[in-house]
Order: sequence, then C-alpha cells, then structure tokens
Amino acid sequence: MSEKIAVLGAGSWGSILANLLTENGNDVRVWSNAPEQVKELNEKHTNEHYVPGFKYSDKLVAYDDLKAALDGVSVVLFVVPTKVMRLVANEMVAVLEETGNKPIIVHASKGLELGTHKRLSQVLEEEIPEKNREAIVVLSGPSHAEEVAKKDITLVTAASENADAAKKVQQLFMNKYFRVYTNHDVIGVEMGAALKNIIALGAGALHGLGYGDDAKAALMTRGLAEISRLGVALGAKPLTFIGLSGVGDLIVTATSVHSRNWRAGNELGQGMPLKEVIDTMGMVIEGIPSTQAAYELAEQNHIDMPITRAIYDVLYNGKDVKTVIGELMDREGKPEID
Ligand SMILES: NC(=O)C1=CN([C@@H]2O[C@H](COP(=O)(O)OP(=O)(O)OC[C@H]3O[C@@H](n4cnc5c(N)ncnc54)[C@H](O)[C@@H]3O)[C@@H](O)[C@H]2O)C=CC1
Ligand SMILES: O=C(CO)COP(=O)(O)O
Repeated sequence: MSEKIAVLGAGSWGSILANLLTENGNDVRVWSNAPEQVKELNEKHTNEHYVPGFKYSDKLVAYDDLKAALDGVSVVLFVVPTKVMRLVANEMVAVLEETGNKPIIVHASKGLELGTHKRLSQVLEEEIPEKNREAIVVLSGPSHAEEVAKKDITLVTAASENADAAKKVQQLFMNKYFRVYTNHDVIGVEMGAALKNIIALGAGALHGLGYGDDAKAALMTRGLAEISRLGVALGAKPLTFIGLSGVGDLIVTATSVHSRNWRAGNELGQGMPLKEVIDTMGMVIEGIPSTQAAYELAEQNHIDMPITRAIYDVLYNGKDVKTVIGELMDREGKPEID
C-alpha cells in the first residue's frame, strides 16, 4: 500500500515519522514553516538542530509551501506543538477548501490546549469541517524520535472512533521495528499522552535533586493514579492507563534522558531557572503548558491531583521543588485506592 502523505511539522518527531513513512514505501512530503530547514532536508538530508547526525531518506521531500505539500494527499499527519495545532489546522483547511481532497487526519502530538483544556483531536475536530476530513486518528505511545531513528523496537497505538481509519494508519506505520496497535479509547490515549509529561518533569526534578529509585517509582505510580483519576472522570476507559499510552509512555518519558520533559525537570531540580531551561532546550517541552491545563481541569472537575498541583506550584508560583516535595510528604495518610 503506497499513499501520498503530508507531515506537518519537521521537528524531531515529525521528521522521523516522515522518514519512517517514506521508508515504508509512501510518497511523503514533510512541511515546515522554516525555509532554512526545508533547504537542509532537501539538499543535505539532515535536520541537525532536531536529530543531530541522522541521515534522512533521499526520497523524503520537504516543502515550505503548504499548498504544494498537501497536493493530492490522502493522509495528513500533524506533529506540531500543541500551542500551534489550531493555527496549523486552520491553515490546512484553507488549502483543502481549494484543492478539494478529504484526507484521513492523524496527529502524533501530546498536550492539552491552554485556555480551552481541550484534547488535540477535539481541537482538530473543531477546526477541520467534516467535508474536509475522512476521520481523525491519534498516534501515541512510548516513542522517542532518537530511538525510532536508530530503528530500535517501538510500539505505539492508533486510536480513533473510526475503526477502519485506525486500521489503515496501523498498516501505514507498521514495519519490522515499529509495531502499531489499534484502540478506540481516544480520550484515554490522549489524556495519558498529555499528562505523563507532567510526571516526567517531576521525575527529572527528583533525579536532579539526587533522590533514589524508591522516590521515582513512588512518583510514577502515584502519578499514574492521578492521571487515571482525571482521565476516567473525563470519559476514558481505566484499562487504557495500563496500556502503551498510559503506563508505557509514563515509563519511557519519566526515565529516559531522551525526554525533553525529563531533562527540563532534571535541570529545574539542579537549580536552573525555568526561563533558562526553556530557552536552552530548543525544542518543545509540552509538560509545562500541560501542567497548567491539567491543574485547571482538575480544579474545575474537583479531581484531586496533588502531584500536578505541586508541579504547578513550582512552574507557575515560583515554589522550590524541595518545598513541594515536603508538602506532599506532610499530607495526612490516605487509602491507596479511592
Ligand atoms: N520528540 C519526540 O520524540 C516525540 C514528540 N512527540 C510530540 O510531538 C509533538 C512535536 O514534538 P517534537 O517534534 O519533539 O517538537 P520539536 O520542538 O522538535 O519540533 C516542533 C516543530 O514544530 C514546528 N513549528 C512550531 N510552530 C509552528 C508553526 N506555527 N507552524 C508550523 N510548524 C511549527 C517547529 O518549527 C519544529 O519544527 C509534541 O506534541 C511532542 O509531545 C510525541 C512523541 C515523541
Ligand atoms: O512523548 C514522548 C515519548 O513517548 C517524548 O517525550 P518528550 O517530549 O519529553 O521528549
């Protein structure tokens, strides 16, 4: 099966997924709003800022012209940061209105929109009229661009209300090192993906402060408890949180030096000011805005999320990491299961 596919976003994840889809035999166009990056991808087949040292397939073509990238495509994969998802969807719709194609929309991003607290498939549903899309599919799971680039084994899930579209996406991405399951719990998959980044920030901070394995396991476990609590309250299936986009993604993000969220937490734990952490990362740290969105969502829905609240206090109220750890430990004793 060979499809014409546009990948919107040429950062670390977008460019590596575009490369994988190209190597799977598809006609792939990766779009970036940075002309220098497009030139580098087309001429040198590299993307040094995002995936240093990696050589992309010479069959992968990069575009800075969105209309050219979208010409005749049957699938559009969004891999832009959460904060620009609505904007980029809007730009795509303007082009599809002209070209008339009606692609399957896939997104592989992880976050909750600030202000609206919406999941990304909800944002896409709002921005892309039904006449301009076949279906919406979420691709998510424990997957670092750096490891997929090396063809290390990676397993993810393709979630959609449209089972045929999820199957189609599964077939498009599967290969010998990248295995894709299908899933119909879109809410659970997206909530797991967005919220694990918050816990990864915390796990990095514990590491930066020199805490041991017990503390990290405690944070991940109780983190998963509060991720599930909020997710289920919003309609997710509890079992999703012991799947790839739940505990799977939590483990990889909260333990890996590849994770931008873990690294940001580690630097905060070591005492680097937040602004410097953001300025020096050079890539999106989704857990920071998602902490605010999740904190507000939990307050609105009266869901207890003490770890999220603690991380919110560090990021947005200037509290010291050690102080919030002390506050978490000083809480009254509680039953483990609500
Ligand atoms: N890096 C990874 O290994 C993984 C990342 N993700 C998710 O994928 C999403 C993207 O992450 P990364 O690729 O890591 O980010 P990144 O920071 O490496 O790249 C983001 C890209 O988006 C582009 N961009 C920013 N604003 C734009 C706009 N207005 N229009 C068009 N393009 C714009 C940037 O130029 C950049 O190329 C995030 O939601 C992240 O959580 C998910 C799984 C793995
Ligand atoms: O989602 C990811 C791994 O599954 C990537 O996490 P980071 O954005 O923290 O690098």
